[in-house]
Amino acid sequence: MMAADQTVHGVPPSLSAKVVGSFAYLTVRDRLPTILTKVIDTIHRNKNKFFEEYGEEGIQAEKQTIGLLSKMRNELQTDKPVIPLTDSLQDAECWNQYLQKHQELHGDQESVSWFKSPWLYVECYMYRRIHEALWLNPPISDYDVFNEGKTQSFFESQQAVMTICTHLEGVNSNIENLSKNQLFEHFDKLLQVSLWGNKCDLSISAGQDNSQKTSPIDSLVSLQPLILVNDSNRVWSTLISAQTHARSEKTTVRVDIVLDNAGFELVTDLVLADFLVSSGLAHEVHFHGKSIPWFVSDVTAHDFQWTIQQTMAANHKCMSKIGYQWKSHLKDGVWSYHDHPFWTQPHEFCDMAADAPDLYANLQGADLVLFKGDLNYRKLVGDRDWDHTVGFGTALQGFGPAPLCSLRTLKANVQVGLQPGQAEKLTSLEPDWMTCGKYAVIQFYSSKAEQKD
Ligand SMILES: O=P(O)(O)OC[C@@]1(O)O[C@H](CO)[C@@H](O)[C@@H]1O
Ligand SMILES: [Mn+2]
Repeated sequence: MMAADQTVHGVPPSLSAKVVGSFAYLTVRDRLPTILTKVIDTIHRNKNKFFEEYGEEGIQAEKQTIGLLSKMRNELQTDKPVIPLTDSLQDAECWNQYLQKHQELHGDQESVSWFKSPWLYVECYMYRRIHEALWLNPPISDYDVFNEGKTQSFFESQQAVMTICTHLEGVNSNIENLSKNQLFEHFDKLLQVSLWGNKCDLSISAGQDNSQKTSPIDSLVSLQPLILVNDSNRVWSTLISAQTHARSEKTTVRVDIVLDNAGFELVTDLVLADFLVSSGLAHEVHFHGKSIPWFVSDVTAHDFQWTIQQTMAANHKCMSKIGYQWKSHLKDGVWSYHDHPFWTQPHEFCDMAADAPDLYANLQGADLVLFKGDLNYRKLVGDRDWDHTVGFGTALQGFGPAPLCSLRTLKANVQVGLQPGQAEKLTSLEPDWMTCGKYAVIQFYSSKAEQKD
């Protein structure tokens, strides 16, 4: 049997905590236990709330959940085997099959364990086990342990949210008179605002405040040199040709956004989606979120609705007006929110066609799919130790339901599609360029013949 870390047909090994000192190693050793400890503290801090809501049963659930989570933290820190899930949720069987598959790859000698297995797998598994611990304790099953942090990060970014809403309102009020070039400039700006919105995730900071404090528009010029790959022209051409095609075929242009974090990042995504619709570049936007609390700050259906409600309720004219506009986009079906269990599974996206064919077929209906954030990038390229000059198309390993673009700030040590020498230069200037969250990419791929990798 092939060892899990061996290069298979030119595909490099998965990043893993088994490489002592690597970013994966430090994440599993330090950051994941810190996140787990915060989760335990949050549940404990809410003990009285559980008592008020559910009485003694709430207290028992709190105790038992904490017991399960402490046990998992111990398994992690002592590199114990990854164990099967015991809840009866819809996706449990799929997770357990995944474990079995990895165990077969490992062979009989070694168990799949926290430090020896692919980082992507064990990190996703930790969030699924948090969900299991809560789920097994009924009165608090639906409690989102990350909700407080997500809410707080939205409120801490209020100034930036108001600025971006005011900007959008200004663009929208004159949108019919804009030339194609002017439209491109606005598109390009809002794409970059959504890109940099990805700096605000709460997983990399292990839950510490990471909200947007400066003006998202004014900072764009100084941030521009930090975009290592910028394919925004190709994204624009894709939208323009989709529009031409839709006109002649009397169909619509559909853009999908695979969301990442709640808080300021989600607002920037909604602003971009609003612009796409108001400008006529797209007629429909499908948002894809997570079906369980995930990677500390990722968007769930509740976060999505809550953010729109808060925007509507804001004591700021532009912001509130835009919030109502978003609500009506949803009501009219111009916007729609979707979730699928595949987004909270550990698979590389090249597995999607086989393991979630319904989701793959659904994405094939889009003219463009925007993937937000670092985790989506890791899954796009399989979280493998690729050479930095390998093409994005190669690293996608056949994944390509539609033209796609990753909008990602770099927070994990994987990056493809760079020019020869570019990575070496960055390393000499800033050794942690791949993980410090300072750099970003707007990286496009289409399998269509006219688009090069
Ligand atoms: O996907 P996001 O929100 O941009 O980032 C999630 C993240 O912080 O979590 C992982 C580390 O724990 C990294 O992959 C990544 O940096
Ligand atoms: Mn995230």
